[in-house]
Amino acid sequence: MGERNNLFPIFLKAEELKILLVGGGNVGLEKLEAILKNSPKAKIKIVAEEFRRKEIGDIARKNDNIKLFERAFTDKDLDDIDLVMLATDSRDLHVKIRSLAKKNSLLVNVADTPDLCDFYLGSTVTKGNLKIGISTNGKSPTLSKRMRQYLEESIPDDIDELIDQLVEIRKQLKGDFDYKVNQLNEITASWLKKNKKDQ
Ligand SMILES: C[C@@]1(CC(=O)O)c2cc3[nH]c(cc4nc(cc5[nH]c(cc(n2)[C@H]1CCC(=O)O)[C@@](C)(CC(=O)O)[C@@H]5CCC(=O)O)C(CC(=O)O)=C4CCC(=O)O)c(CCC(=O)O)c3CC(=O)O
Ligand SMILES: NC(=O)C1=CN([C@@H]2O[C@H](COP(=O)(O)OP(=O)(O)OC[C@H]3O[C@@H](n4cnc5c(N)ncnc54)[C@H](O)[C@@H]3O)[C@@H](O)[C@H]2O)C=CC1
Repeated sequence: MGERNNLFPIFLKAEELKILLVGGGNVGLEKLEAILKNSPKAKIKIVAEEFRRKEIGDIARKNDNIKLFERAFTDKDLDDIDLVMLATDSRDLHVKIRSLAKKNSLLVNVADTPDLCDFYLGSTVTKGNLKIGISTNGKSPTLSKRMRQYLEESIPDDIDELIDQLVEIRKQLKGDFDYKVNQLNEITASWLKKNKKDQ
Protein backbone atom coordinates (compact mmCIF):
# COMPACT_ATOMS: atom_id res chain seq x y z
CA MET A 1 0.00 0.00 0.00
CA GLY A 2 1.21 3.48 -0.82
CA GLU A 3 0.96 6.55 1.36
CA ARG A 4 -2.41 7.97 2.30
CA ASN A 5 -3.55 11.55 2.96
CA ASN A 6 -4.59 11.67 6.63
CA LEU A 7 -5.26 15.44 6.78
CA PHE A 8 -8.66 16.39 8.14
CA PRO A 9 -10.36 19.01 5.93
CA ILE A 10 -12.41 21.80 7.43
CA PHE A 11 -14.02 24.86 5.84
CA LEU A 12 -13.24 27.91 7.93
CA LYS A 13 -15.49 30.94 8.32
CA ALA A 14 -12.45 33.04 7.50
CA GLU A 15 -14.51 36.22 7.24
CA GLU A 16 -15.22 35.91 10.97
CA LEU A 17 -11.61 35.21 11.96
CA LYS A 18 -8.58 37.43 12.34
CA ILE A 19 -5.68 36.21 10.25
CA LEU A 20 -2.09 37.38 10.66
CA LEU A 21 0.08 37.21 7.53
CA VAL A 22 3.77 37.94 8.01
CA GLY A 23 5.71 38.65 4.81
CA GLY A 24 4.61 40.50 1.71
CA GLY A 25 6.79 39.17 -1.10
CA ASN A 26 5.74 36.84 -3.92
CA VAL A 27 4.71 34.09 -1.58
CA GLY A 28 2.90 36.47 0.80
CA LEU A 29 0.96 37.88 -2.15
CA GLU A 30 0.07 34.36 -3.37
CA LYS A 31 -1.29 33.39 0.05
CA LEU A 32 -3.17 36.72 0.41
CA GLU A 33 -4.82 36.12 -2.95
CA ALA A 34 -5.66 32.55 -1.96
CA ILE A 35 -7.50 33.79 1.15
CA LEU A 36 -9.33 36.57 -0.67
CA LYS A 37 -10.34 34.36 -3.60
CA ASN A 38 -12.30 32.22 -1.16
CA SER A 39 -13.21 34.74 1.54
CA PRO A 40 -13.21 38.29 0.09
CA LYS A 41 -14.11 39.89 3.42
CA ALA A 42 -11.56 38.03 5.54
CA LYS A 43 -9.96 40.18 8.22
CA ILE A 44 -6.24 40.09 7.54
CA LYS A 45 -3.40 41.86 9.34
CA ILE A 46 -0.31 41.94 7.13
CA VAL A 47 3.06 42.68 8.72
CA ALA A 48 6.03 43.02 6.38
CA GLU A 49 9.24 45.03 6.43
CA GLU A 50 8.84 45.49 2.70
CA PHE A 51 6.00 44.37 0.48
CA ARG A 52 4.95 44.13 -3.16
CA ARG A 53 3.85 47.75 -3.21
CA LYS A 54 1.75 47.65 -6.32
CA GLU A 55 -0.22 44.46 -5.75
CA ILE A 56 -0.48 44.26 -1.94
CA GLY A 57 -0.78 48.05 -1.57
CA ASP A 58 -3.65 48.09 -4.08
CA ILE A 59 -5.47 45.20 -2.41
CA ALA A 60 -5.14 46.84 1.03
CA ARG A 61 -6.33 50.24 -0.22
CA LYS A 62 -9.46 48.70 -1.74
CA ASN A 63 -10.31 46.54 1.24
CA ASP A 64 -11.08 47.95 4.71
CA ASN A 65 -10.71 44.50 6.27
CA ILE A 66 -7.03 44.40 5.45
CA LYS A 67 -4.61 46.24 7.72
CA LEU A 68 -1.10 46.64 6.39
CA PHE A 69 1.87 47.33 8.69
CA GLU A 70 5.19 48.12 7.05
CA ARG A 71 7.60 47.01 9.75
CA ALA A 72 9.25 43.97 11.31
CA PHE A 73 7.16 41.40 13.20
CA THR A 74 6.81 41.98 16.95
CA ASP A 75 5.50 39.48 19.50
CA LYS A 76 2.43 41.63 20.10
CA ASP A 77 1.30 41.01 16.52
CA LEU A 78 -0.05 37.67 17.72
CA ASP A 79 -2.46 39.34 20.17
CA ASP A 80 -6.11 38.88 19.25
CA ILE A 81 -5.29 36.65 16.25
CA ASP A 82 -7.04 33.38 15.34
CA LEU A 83 -4.85 32.00 12.57
CA VAL A 84 -1.24 32.62 11.51
CA MET A 85 0.29 32.46 8.03
CA LEU A 86 4.01 33.04 7.54
CA ALA A 87 5.67 33.92 4.25
CA THR A 88 8.97 35.62 5.02
CA ASP A 89 12.38 34.61 3.70
CA SER A 90 13.67 33.58 7.15
CA ARG A 91 13.26 30.07 8.51
CA ASP A 92 14.62 31.21 11.88
CA LEU A 93 11.90 33.84 12.11
CA HIS A 94 9.27 31.26 11.11
CA VAL A 95 10.47 28.88 13.83
CA LYS A 96 10.41 31.71 16.39
CA ILE A 97 6.92 32.99 15.47
CA ARG A 98 5.61 29.45 15.30
CA SER A 99 6.75 28.65 18.84
CA LEU A 100 5.26 31.90 20.16
CA ALA A 101 2.00 31.14 18.36
CA LYS A 102 1.87 27.61 19.75
CA LYS A 103 2.03 29.07 23.28
CA ASN A 104 -1.26 30.81 22.41
CA SER A 105 -2.60 27.57 20.84
CA LEU A 106 -2.77 29.18 17.41
CA LEU A 107 -2.66 27.19 14.18
CA VAL A 108 0.19 28.13 11.87
CA ASN A 109 0.88 27.77 8.14
CA VAL A 110 4.39 28.39 6.86
CA ALA A 111 3.98 28.74 3.13
CA ASP A 112 7.24 27.24 1.91
CA THR A 113 7.91 24.81 4.77
CA PRO A 114 5.51 21.86 5.10
CA ASP A 115 7.23 20.52 8.23
CA LEU A 116 6.38 23.74 10.12
CA CYS A 117 2.71 23.74 9.04
CA ASP A 118 -0.28 22.81 11.21
CA PHE A 119 -2.43 23.03 8.09
CA TYR A 120 -1.96 23.44 4.35
CA LEU A 121 -3.86 25.58 1.93
CA GLY A 122 -5.57 23.63 -0.79
CA SER A 123 -6.71 24.37 -4.28
CA THR A 124 -10.39 25.18 -4.30
CA VAL A 125 -13.23 25.05 -6.79
CA THR A 126 -16.20 27.26 -5.93
CA LYS A 127 -19.51 27.17 -7.80
CA GLY A 128 -22.17 29.03 -5.85
CA ASN A 129 -22.62 27.27 -2.52
CA LEU A 130 -20.54 24.30 -3.60
CA LYS A 131 -16.87 24.31 -2.67
CA ILE A 132 -14.41 21.51 -3.28
CA GLY A 133 -11.04 21.52 -1.54
CA ILE A 134 -8.07 19.63 -2.98
CA SER A 135 -4.96 18.44 -1.18
CA THR A 136 -2.00 16.34 -2.25
CA ASN A 137 -0.80 16.01 1.34
CA GLY A 138 1.72 18.78 0.68
CA LYS A 139 3.38 16.72 -2.05
CA SER A 140 2.52 18.50 -5.29
CA PRO A 141 0.79 21.90 -5.38
CA THR A 142 1.01 21.68 -9.15
CA LEU A 143 -1.16 18.57 -9.20
CA SER A 144 -3.64 20.37 -6.89
CA LYS A 145 -3.77 23.23 -9.36
CA ARG A 146 -4.33 20.90 -12.32
CA MET A 147 -7.07 19.01 -10.47
CA ARG A 148 -8.74 22.35 -9.70
CA GLN A 149 -8.67 23.30 -13.38
CA TYR A 150 -10.07 19.89 -14.35
CA LEU A 151 -12.93 20.14 -11.84
CA GLU A 152 -13.66 23.79 -12.67
CA GLU A 153 -14.24 22.74 -16.28
CA SER A 154 -16.18 19.56 -15.60
CA ILE A 155 -18.61 20.76 -12.91
CA PRO A 156 -21.52 22.68 -14.44
CA ASP A 157 -21.73 26.37 -13.50
CA ASP A 158 -25.41 25.97 -12.60
CA ILE A 159 -24.74 23.29 -9.97
CA ASP A 160 -25.99 25.81 -7.38
CA GLU A 161 -29.50 25.39 -8.78
CA LEU A 162 -29.42 21.73 -7.73
CA ILE A 163 -28.52 22.84 -4.21
CA ASP A 164 -31.38 25.39 -4.23
CA GLN A 165 -33.84 22.71 -5.34
CA LEU A 166 -32.69 20.39 -2.58
CA VAL A 167 -33.05 23.16 -0.01
CA GLU A 168 -36.68 23.61 -1.11
CA ILE A 169 -37.41 19.88 -1.08
CA ARG A 170 -35.76 19.54 2.32
CA LYS A 171 -37.98 22.31 3.71
CA GLN A 172 -41.14 20.70 2.36
CA LEU A 173 -40.46 17.14 3.52
CA LYS A 174 -42.61 16.22 6.50
CA GLY A 175 -41.67 13.27 8.68
CA ASP A 176 -38.98 12.08 10.99
CA PHE A 177 -35.24 12.29 10.39
CA ASP A 178 -34.90 8.81 8.81
CA TYR A 179 -37.80 9.49 6.45
CA LYS A 180 -36.22 12.76 5.30
CA VAL A 181 -32.81 11.16 4.76
CA ASN A 182 -34.39 8.34 2.73
CA GLN A 183 -36.42 10.74 0.60
CA LEU A 184 -33.44 12.99 -0.09
CA ASN A 185 -31.32 9.96 -0.99
CA GLU A 186 -33.97 8.64 -3.37
CA ILE A 187 -34.45 11.94 -5.14
CA THR A 188 -30.75 12.55 -5.61
CA ALA A 189 -30.08 8.97 -6.75
CA SER A 190 -32.46 9.46 -9.65
CA TRP A 191 -30.75 12.74 -10.56
CA LEU A 192 -27.46 10.89 -10.88
CA LYS A 193 -29.04 8.19 -13.07
CA LYS A 194 -30.64 10.86 -15.22
CA ASN A 195 -27.31 12.62 -15.68
CA LYS A 196 -25.64 9.33 -16.62
CA LYS A 197 -28.31 8.62 -19.26
CA ASP A 198 -27.87 12.14 -20.64
CA GLN A 199 -24.23 11.51 -21.40
C1 LIG B 1 2.45 22.40 1.47
C2 LIG B 1 1.84 23.69 0.89
C3 LIG B 1 1.82 24.63 2.08
C4 LIG B 1 0.92 25.83 1.91
O1 LIG B 1 1.35 26.78 1.24
O2 LIG B 1 -0.16 25.81 2.48
C5 LIG B 1 2.63 24.26 -0.25
C6 LIG B 1 4.02 24.32 -0.28
C7 LIG B 1 4.84 24.67 -1.37
N1 LIG B 1 4.42 25.26 -2.54
C8 LIG B 1 5.48 25.34 -3.40
C9 LIG B 1 5.44 25.78 -4.73
C10 LIG B 1 4.29 26.01 -5.49
N2 LIG B 1 3.03 26.25 -4.99
C11 LIG B 1 2.15 26.38 -6.02
C12 LIG B 1 0.79 26.64 -5.89
C13 LIG B 1 -0.05 26.41 -4.79
N3 LIG B 1 0.38 25.95 -3.58
C14 LIG B 1 -0.66 25.62 -2.79
C15 LIG B 1 -0.59 24.96 -1.56
C16 LIG B 1 0.53 24.44 -0.93
N4 LIG B 1 1.81 24.74 -1.23
C17 LIG B 1 0.45 23.49 0.24
C18 LIG B 1 0.25 22.04 -0.24
C19 LIG B 1 -1.00 21.83 -1.09
C20 LIG B 1 -1.21 20.38 -1.42
O3 LIG B 1 -1.20 19.54 -0.50
O4 LIG B 1 -1.44 20.06 -2.59
C21 LIG B 1 -1.96 25.95 -3.45
C22 LIG B 1 -2.69 24.63 -3.70
C23 LIG B 1 -2.88 26.79 -2.63
C24 LIG B 1 -2.47 28.24 -2.55
O5 LIG B 1 -1.37 28.56 -2.11
O6 LIG B 1 -3.29 29.05 -3.02
C25 LIG B 1 -1.52 26.66 -4.77
C26 LIG B 1 -2.27 26.22 -6.05
C27 LIG B 1 -3.53 27.03 -6.16
C28 LIG B 1 -4.25 26.80 -7.43
O7 LIG B 1 -3.87 27.36 -8.47
O8 LIG B 1 -5.28 26.09 -7.40
C29 LIG B 1 2.87 26.20 -7.25
C30 LIG B 1 2.22 26.08 -8.61
C31 LIG B 1 1.98 27.34 -9.31
O9 LIG B 1 2.09 28.44 -8.72
O10 LIG B 1 1.70 27.22 -10.51
C32 LIG B 1 4.23 26.03 -6.92
C33 LIG B 1 5.42 25.86 -7.87
C34 LIG B 1 5.54 24.46 -8.40
C35 LIG B 1 5.85 23.38 -7.36
O11 LIG B 1 6.86 23.49 -6.67
O12 LIG B 1 5.04 22.43 -7.26
C36 LIG B 1 6.65 24.86 -2.74
C37 LIG B 1 8.02 24.72 -3.35
C38 LIG B 1 8.90 25.89 -3.01
C39 LIG B 1 10.32 25.59 -3.47
O13 LIG B 1 10.53 25.27 -4.64
O14 LIG B 1 11.20 25.69 -2.61
C40 LIG B 1 6.26 24.47 -1.45
C41 LIG B 1 7.14 23.96 -0.33
C42 LIG B 1 7.38 22.49 -0.42
O15 LIG B 1 6.68 21.75 -1.10
O16 LIG B 1 8.36 22.08 0.23
N1 LIG C 1 8.88 33.35 -4.79
C1 LIG C 1 8.65 32.09 -4.99
O1 LIG C 1 7.86 31.72 -5.87
C2 LIG C 1 9.32 31.07 -4.14
C3 LIG C 1 9.83 31.40 -2.90
N2 LIG C 1 10.39 30.46 -2.10
C4 LIG C 1 10.90 30.80 -0.78
O2 LIG C 1 9.83 31.33 0.03
C5 LIG C 1 10.30 32.40 0.81
C6 LIG C 1 9.53 33.68 0.52
O3 LIG C 1 9.66 33.97 -0.87
P1 LIG C 1 9.29 35.40 -1.44
O4 LIG C 1 7.93 35.79 -1.03
O5 LIG C 1 9.61 35.39 -2.88
O6 LIG C 1 10.40 36.29 -0.69
P2 LIG C 1 10.54 37.86 -0.60
O7 LIG C 1 11.95 38.12 -0.21
O8 LIG C 1 9.95 38.52 -1.79
O9 LIG C 1 9.57 38.21 0.63
C7 LIG C 1 9.94 38.05 1.96
C8 LIG C 1 9.02 38.93 2.78
O10 LIG C 1 9.30 38.73 4.17
C9 LIG C 1 9.38 40.01 4.79
N3 LIG C 1 10.14 39.91 6.03
C10 LIG C 1 11.38 39.41 6.22
N4 LIG C 1 11.72 39.50 7.52
C11 LIG C 1 10.66 40.06 8.18
C12 LIG C 1 10.39 40.41 9.53
N5 LIG C 1 11.29 40.23 10.50
N6 LIG C 1 9.17 40.95 9.81
C13 LIG C 1 8.26 41.16 8.85
N7 LIG C 1 8.47 40.85 7.56
C14 LIG C 1 9.65 40.32 7.22
C15 LIG C 1 10.01 40.89 3.75
O11 LIG C 1 9.83 42.27 4.06
C16 LIG C 1 9.21 40.43 2.53
O12 LIG C 1 7.96 41.06 2.49
C17 LIG C 1 11.78 32.53 0.51
O13 LIG C 1 12.48 31.80 1.51
C18 LIG C 1 11.97 31.88 -0.81
O14 LIG C 1 13.25 31.33 -0.96
C19 LIG C 1 10.44 29.19 -2.53
C20 LIG C 1 9.99 28.83 -3.76
C21 LIG C 1 9.38 29.72 -4.67
